[in-house]
Amino acid sequence: MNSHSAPLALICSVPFECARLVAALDDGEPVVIGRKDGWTGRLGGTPVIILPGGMGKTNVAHAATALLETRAVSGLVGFGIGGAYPGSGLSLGDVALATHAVYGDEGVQTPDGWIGTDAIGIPLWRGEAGPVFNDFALDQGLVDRARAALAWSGCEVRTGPFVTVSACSGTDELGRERAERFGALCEGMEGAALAHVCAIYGVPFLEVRAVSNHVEDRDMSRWRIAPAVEAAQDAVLTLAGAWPRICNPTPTEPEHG
Ligand SMILES: O=C(O)c1cccc(C(=O)CC[C@H]2O[C@@H](n3cnc4c(=O)[nH]cnc43)[C@H](O)[C@@H]2O)c1
Repeated sequence: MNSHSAPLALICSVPFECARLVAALDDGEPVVIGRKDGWTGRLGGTPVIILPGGMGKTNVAHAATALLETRAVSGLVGFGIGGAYPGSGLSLGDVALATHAVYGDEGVQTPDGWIGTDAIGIPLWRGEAGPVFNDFALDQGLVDRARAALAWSGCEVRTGPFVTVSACSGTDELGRERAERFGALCEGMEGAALAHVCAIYGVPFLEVRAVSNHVEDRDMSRWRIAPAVEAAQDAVLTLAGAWPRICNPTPTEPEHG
C-alpha cells in the first residue's frame, strides 16, 4: 500500500468525541490497535482509522505509536474539544486549526515561574530541521490547504498555536499567562504528543479542536461539551473528504515555509 492509498488516522481522546464519525463510517469494522478499540472504514470516500486513544499525552502517544508501528497511514489528524484562551477571539463551538503544537508545561517550575525544555538544553526531538524543544511547528502548506477545505465547506476557522497541558488551566491567571507566553488560541491535553510522534515517524499531522469552554476560573456549568463535540466531528468529516487534496499539493500551488 503506498502512502496515498493508505488510510488517514483520526485520533481523539475520549470515545464520545468520535461517536458520530464511527456511526458515519462506510464499511465500518471494529479493530484493536495497541489494545485499544478503534474502527476502520471510509469517510467521504477516504479510508480512515478512527482511534480514541484516551485522555492525555501518554494515552494518545501510545495509541499513535501502536498504530504507526503496525500500519501505513497517509496522515494523522488529532481532534477533539478544547479550551479557548482569552484574546483568542474564539467563542464556544468555534473550530480552530493548529499551526504549532506546543508542550505547555514540559520544563522546569522555578521561583520565577515556568521555563521550557530549551532552558534545560535537552531537545524533545531532533528532526531534519534541527532540535525541537517544546514547540512542534506543523506543515504550513498542509494547514493552509486544510483551512481552505474547511472554508470551502462553510466552516471558517482560526489558525494559530495550540498548547498541550498535563494540568488543565483552570484559572483566569494561568489562561492569560499561557495565552501570552505561547501566543496561543487554545489548549487541550493531547496535541503536542501526537505532533511529536508524527514527527518521529515522518507522518503529516493536523490538529483540529472545537471550543467547549473558555480557559478561566474553573466553572463546569459554563462548559458546552456536546456542541463542541459535534463541531469538531463536522470539521473532521470535511477534512477526511478533502484529504486527497489536502495531503497532495498540486504542482502549481505555492508552498509556504
Ligand atoms: O474537570 C475539568 O476541570 C476538566 C479539565 C479538562 C478537561 C476536562 C474534560 O472533561 C474533557 C477532556 C478532554 O477535553 C480537552 N479539553 C477541553 N477543554 C480543555 C481545557 O480547557 N484544557 C485542557 N484540555 C481541555 C482535553 O484535550 C481532554 O482530552 C475536564
